[in-house]
Amino acid sequence: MASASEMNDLSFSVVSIVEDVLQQHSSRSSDVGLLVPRRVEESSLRRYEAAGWLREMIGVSGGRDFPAEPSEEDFRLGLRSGIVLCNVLNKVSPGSVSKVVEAPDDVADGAALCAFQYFENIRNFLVAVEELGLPSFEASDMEKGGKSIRIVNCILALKSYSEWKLKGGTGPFRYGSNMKNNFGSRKPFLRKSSEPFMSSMSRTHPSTDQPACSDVGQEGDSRSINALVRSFISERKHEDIPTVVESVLHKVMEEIQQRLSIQNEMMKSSSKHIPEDDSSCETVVQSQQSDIRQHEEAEDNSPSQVVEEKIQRVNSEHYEEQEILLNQQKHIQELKQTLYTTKTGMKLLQKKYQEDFLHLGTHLNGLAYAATGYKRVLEENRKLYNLVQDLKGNIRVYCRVRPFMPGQPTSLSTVENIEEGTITIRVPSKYGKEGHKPFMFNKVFGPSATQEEVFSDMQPLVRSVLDGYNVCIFAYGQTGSGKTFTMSGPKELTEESLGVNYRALADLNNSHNGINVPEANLVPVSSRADVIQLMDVGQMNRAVSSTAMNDRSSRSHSCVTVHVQGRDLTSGAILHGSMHLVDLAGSERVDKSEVTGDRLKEAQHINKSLSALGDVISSLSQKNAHVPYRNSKLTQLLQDSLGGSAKTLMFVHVSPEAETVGETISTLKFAERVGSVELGAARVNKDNSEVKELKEQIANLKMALARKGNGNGNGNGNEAQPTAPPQNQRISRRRSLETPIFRPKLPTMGNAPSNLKPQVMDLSGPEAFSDTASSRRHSLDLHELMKSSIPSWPRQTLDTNEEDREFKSGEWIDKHTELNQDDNLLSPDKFYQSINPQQLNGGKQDFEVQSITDNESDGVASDCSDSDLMWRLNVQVNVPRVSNKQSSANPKPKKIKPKTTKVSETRSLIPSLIPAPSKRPPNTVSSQPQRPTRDGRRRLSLGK
Ligand SMILES: Nc1ncnc2c1ncn2[C@@H]1O[C@H](COP(=O)(O)OP(=O)(O)OP(=O)(O)O)[C@@H](O)[C@H]1O
Repeated sequence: MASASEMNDLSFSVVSIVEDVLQQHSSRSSDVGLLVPRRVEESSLRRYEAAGWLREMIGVSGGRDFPAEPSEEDFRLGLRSGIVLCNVLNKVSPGSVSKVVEAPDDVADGAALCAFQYFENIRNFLVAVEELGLPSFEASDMEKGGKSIRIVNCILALKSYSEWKLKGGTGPFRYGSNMKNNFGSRKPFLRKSSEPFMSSMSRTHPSTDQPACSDVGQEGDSRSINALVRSFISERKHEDIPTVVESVLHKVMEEIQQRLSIQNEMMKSSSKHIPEDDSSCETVVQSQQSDIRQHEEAEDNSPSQVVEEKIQRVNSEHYEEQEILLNQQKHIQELKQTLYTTKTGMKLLQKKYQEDFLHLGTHLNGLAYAATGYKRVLEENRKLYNLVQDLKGNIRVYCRVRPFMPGQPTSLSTVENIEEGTITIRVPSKYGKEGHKPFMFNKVFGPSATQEEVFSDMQPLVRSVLDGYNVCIFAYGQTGSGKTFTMSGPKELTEESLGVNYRALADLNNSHNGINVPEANLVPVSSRADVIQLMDVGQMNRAVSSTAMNDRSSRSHSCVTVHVQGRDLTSGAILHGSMHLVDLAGSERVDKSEVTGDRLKEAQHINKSLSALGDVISSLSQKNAHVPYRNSKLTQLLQDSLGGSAKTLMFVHVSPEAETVGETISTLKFAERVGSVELGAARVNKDNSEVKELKEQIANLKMALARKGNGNGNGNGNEAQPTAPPQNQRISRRRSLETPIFRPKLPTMGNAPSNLKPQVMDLSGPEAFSDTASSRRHSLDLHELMKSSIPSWPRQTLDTNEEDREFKSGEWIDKHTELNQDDNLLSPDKFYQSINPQQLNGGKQDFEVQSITDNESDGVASDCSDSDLMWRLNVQVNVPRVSNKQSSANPKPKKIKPKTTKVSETRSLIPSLIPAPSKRPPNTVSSQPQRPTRDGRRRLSLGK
């Protein structure tokens, strides 16, 4: 701090000197300008003011030496002794100058002494003024001219101070408006408190009244310098003064240098020792400031060291950074390595995956190919299987599952799964081992299968009738399982819901396979509508009634038989096929169906005929020598289809309800058994022209023989004319052409009444039945019929009055509809003319329709032919006895005493359909006692 003050002092001195020089310079230059007079005037005025105030203060005592308006020279000389100034100062501030040297004016040669006195007074004055903080001047200003301005300023400042004091001395004393020009940029002068002399000063002038204070200003320095100068001057001569001054100055400089170095050392040491016990904030702040300064100085003093340190620090930082960088680079390298490894691994994995994918793709392709192949093979297998079955003549078995009925509680279906030809049934524990039982058939239709889908699968079979095959399609299943639905359709028929019967017929009158049957309207009875009408009549006559299991239960078997005969006009070959469309009555448990009375009897008959069917199937499947076809009308009717060369399809039906699962399983088992029956390969019923000619020759010869016999008998000349046999004889002949006996009546099937027994017996021989197909073929041949002069069939009327003849046939009582009558017969020519003159004119078509509905015989045949092929249709509808008809068509109850026989069949009959042959001798049914039936035969004629 001291050195700073000293530096300030030094800088102040230098500044003063510079100011002086500038003052001189400015005063010289101002002479030239316009401002000079005004400035001179101003300074004079100020001088006068100062002089006036001084005179005021000192009184007239010293007035002679100090005029009121002195010149500059007078002013300087008047104050040169310093006495006026000291006295005035003591007046303003008493005691400021403790001792005023009063020197007598008359001292002769006391120039040096006077100078000393003046110097002493002036010095004391200046010291005191400075102590008061007022602007001062240099003592030398009193020696030179032109330096009075600063003296004037000093006196005027003292004057202001005096006035401030007189006013009470309150507030800071501020002086200086007039000083501005003189002191330039110096700060407003604040009065300082009294300062002690410096220690060096006290060496020469000990003073007890100086308070100790560490705050040493530039005044102290000035004093010490002044003291030194004074001591030198006092010892030297006047003329030596310049030299002395120079030496003094030199010494001063030395002193200054010395003190500066001391101060530096002091600062250094003080900065090192911060007082520990001083905990005041000020000290801490000061020491910190000092540190900062020291640091700054140190930086100033030793930049290289700092730079070095900095460099070192930077270097170390740089080194650390480099180390970090290296570490990071190392890490990066490691990461790169890891990345590379990972990438390589990934590539390898990718490659492996790709290979795997390729492998998988190849495998999948292979699998897909295999799957396609497998599917193809399966398909082929199925075809082959069907083909083998065809070749072996197996009965085809289709299975159909009825959907739940509307309003029926949709409990869990017994049918678990349907896949291709397999149906899996859930078997509850009470039917043996609980689990699933799969059954395999040629085809299985689920509940959602439509009538069209069902028919489309059997269409080829139907069409094969046109190729001369015998076809039989029969629906089998427990009551309410959907047999009638499949064969005929539901109660309300629509285009979509038409059953197999309608569709099969439609397919045969409207074939797309190139074989065209002429329009049905060519022959009224052969039209589809007529046939359907015929079927409707049959349907009407069919016994239908409500049971607990089916509100529209069929109480009879229904059979629509279509005979088709055609002739290839180029080869002359005759093709004839037939198709049975059979809707069996449902097998049922009478306890479940809750039937009584007539219904019960019906049920028993139905079950018997079904039982007979089971016997036949069982014998066939076991390849027994004897097959009990004759045990029922049903089996007699189906004999061709079940044992001959027919293509047979059985539609087995199952209900989905859980409570019928017992019957369902039995039904399916039975159906499986049926599926295993080998009928032998189906054969086309084809006669070549040679055979036909031979047959015709035989017929002619036979007729010639007959004529001969007749001629021998009566000789009426009519022998040569063959007479048309009665209708029933004709039908019988067709039934068994090889048998020369014309039967007046066709046998009833199954258990015939005793009065018809001989007729039944005639046809009961196995030969007769085994040849039924062939005999029918011959009998249906149009040309044969024509050549044998059998007149063509007249139009028939439905004769419902002929109910006089009743047939008792056990469980099967047939409704008979005949179109052929013995009377009103037309010749073929007439018949052709009546139906289609246009065709006859064209000669291109040869068509004849013969229709008979007769459950015992083949009925009316119908022929048709075009340029290439001649066809004949023979439609036969077998309906049951009318006894049941009344239950539907005529609800009038029959007065029949219900037989109170105990119902013996309380269990399902279906399992019994597969009896062990050893346990059940053939023909057991026929040996049962016959019961007369109430209903007779009814003749129906179609068309008009
Ligand atoms: N596939 C089917 N889709 C819709 N309804 C059906 C189907 N099969 C049968 N049904 C309906 O189920 C009921 C019984 O069918 P249906 O009369 O054909 O049985 P059924 O086997 O002929 O019986 P029953 O032996 O007693 O004569 C009928 O109302 C019929 O419409």
